[in-house]
Amino acid sequence: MTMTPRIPVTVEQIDRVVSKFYGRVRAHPALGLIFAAHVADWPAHEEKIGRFWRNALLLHHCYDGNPMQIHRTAGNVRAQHFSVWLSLFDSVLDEELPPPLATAWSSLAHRIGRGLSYGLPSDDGEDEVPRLGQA
Ligand code: HEM
Repeated sequence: MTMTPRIPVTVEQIDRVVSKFYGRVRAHPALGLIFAAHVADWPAHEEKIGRFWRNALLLHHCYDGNPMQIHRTAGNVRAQHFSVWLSLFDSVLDEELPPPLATAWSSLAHRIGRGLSYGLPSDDGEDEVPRLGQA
């Protein structure tokens, strides 16, 4: 049974966005270093992220990882990295896709990013989760 896509991009468009985006990530002074500490096999990483987005956008059941857990245990992923990540991602979407698709995919990415960044540590040493009961 073929599911109606959530956002009607093609698999080729997803692959192009993923490949261009991680090219920018590798070249970025801050994000590049963070990823370099974890990712040695970039084709394998991009293949996995391609499946993550096919799952999210086209509802293909081809990814069952746990990005929340992966980011938490990475040790160097912080809440404030998400705005940088998302602005790089938005520029690639704008370059690669017609505006309605870029806008729709961008808002989904921002929604997912809000969820994933919640509870990650930030550079001031505080967790995003408020510590109740402390002065
Ligand atoms: C909306 C934003 C983001 C999405 C959708 C996303 C998604 C993902 C996914 C699906 C994975 C693969 C998890 C797995 O192995 O199954 C991953 C891995 C990773 N992400 Fe993100 N991510 C986002 C933001 C970020 C940010 C802001 C950083 C830090 C700069 C980051 C750093 C990493 C790293 C280093 C890995 C590789 C971990 C490893 O393989 O050991 N991600 N991400």
